[in-house]
Amino acid sequence: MALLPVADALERLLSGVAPTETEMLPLAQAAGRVLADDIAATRTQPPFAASAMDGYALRAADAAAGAELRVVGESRAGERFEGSVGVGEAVRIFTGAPVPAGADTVLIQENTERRGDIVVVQEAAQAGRHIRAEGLDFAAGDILLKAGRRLDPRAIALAAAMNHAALPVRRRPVVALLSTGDELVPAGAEPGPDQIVSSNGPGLTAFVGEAGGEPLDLGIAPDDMDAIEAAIRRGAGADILVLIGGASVGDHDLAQGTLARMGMTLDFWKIAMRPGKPLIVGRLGEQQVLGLPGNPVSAMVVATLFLKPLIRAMLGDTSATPPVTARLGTAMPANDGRQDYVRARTEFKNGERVVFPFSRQDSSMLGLLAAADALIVRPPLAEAAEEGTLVPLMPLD
Ligand SMILES: Nc1nc2c(c(=O)[nH]1)N[C@H]1C(S)=C(S)[C@@H](COP(=O)(O)OP(=O)(O)OC[C@H]3O[C@@H](n4cnc5c(N)ncnc54)[C@H](O)[C@@H]3O)O[C@H]1N2
Ligand code: MOO
Repeated sequence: MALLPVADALERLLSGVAPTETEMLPLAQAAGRVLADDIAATRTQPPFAASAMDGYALRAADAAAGAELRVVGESRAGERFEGSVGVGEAVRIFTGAPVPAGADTVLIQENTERRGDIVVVQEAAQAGRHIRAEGLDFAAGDILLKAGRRLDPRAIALAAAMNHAALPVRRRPVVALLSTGDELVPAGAEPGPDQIVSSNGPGLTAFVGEAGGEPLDLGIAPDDMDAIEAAIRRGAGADILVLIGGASVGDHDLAQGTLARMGMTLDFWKIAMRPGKPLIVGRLGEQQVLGLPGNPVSAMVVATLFLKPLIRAMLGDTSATPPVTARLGTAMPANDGRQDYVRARTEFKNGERVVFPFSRQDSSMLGLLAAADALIVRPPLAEAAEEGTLVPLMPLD
């Protein structure tokens, strides 16, 4: 069976993915979530012409160097001066306070000298200085946050300024995660002589959370179809089911057999990539199913390439991921027909990003994956590349 190119596989996976429902969340809980609707300002900011400095509000025409003006009142943030500034007058003003009627500039206090009720101008004022016009930041009705935006701290601050205490966001897709294999025990347990610790479960649980999903840990099932099926049923309500391990062709690789028995429609299996070739993609009723290869590096690379975009699509997340490139720090050999994701470490040299592929690339080696900060993407049949060649990167951090 021909292996499916990565781009085709991704397109097939994402075509027809529907976003999750909308929920309203208070700002503190909305942080990090994806906005479901456009958000318009409910007010104008600043709502009045405001001083940008501490000093005196006055008429520029009165304020030549040496002029003496009478201080007739005070305007501070939270309480304005109700009168107006007449000829030869000034109002003491503080940052953020409404600029009183009649004044057309703010003279900073460093350029004045105060003598009782009189302020002496030491440096001439210029009309319009240090005044923030009403609506400088935004006006009521302006749409400043668009649906699909990930709510970073800047967006949360803006939403608050626009006087939204709660925001409509997409529900986080629930991702059920099941590790399979007789050899696996949970971290902290005592493995038998032929056993290892399950790293994929905890790793992918963390991955799902970081990608914006809600992980549902189904634990570890042994290599037994009935046990795997029972565990899968415990995750029936999840939007996405991720099976880890047993995706390949061995006698004890039971993921696909179990899923088929349960009625999964297989969309595709086996991708032209390394690591991660045996990825299974299908649907079980309403649930999107991903069967990840068990090798820990393969599982994480497949999650980065397929699970993350799937979660993002369900969230309606439109934030861009700009392409990243770097110069090879060492030469690389020609590639075969699979798209290669090569674990590597980047450095900055003379302001330029340089990437060093690791010499060992075994898909079982988590130590090297954790030491990597990027994957070099080597397209199928890429020619040998010399040191200094510009190559595409997928940053891992
Ligand atoms: N004859 C062939 N054999 C294999 C092929 C192939 O095309 N023909 N593909 C290889 C590739 S590529 C991969 S990747 C693996 C994928 O195998 P499975 O998805 O069936 O995974 P397992 O056999 O269950 O496990 C592989 C490996 O990973 C360890 N593992 C599994 N789950 C976990 C976990 N939760 N935490 C940590 N480690 C885990 C498992 O013990 C194995 O060592 O197949 C190749 N074989
Ligand atoms: O694709 Mo497997 O993931 O090469 O080890």
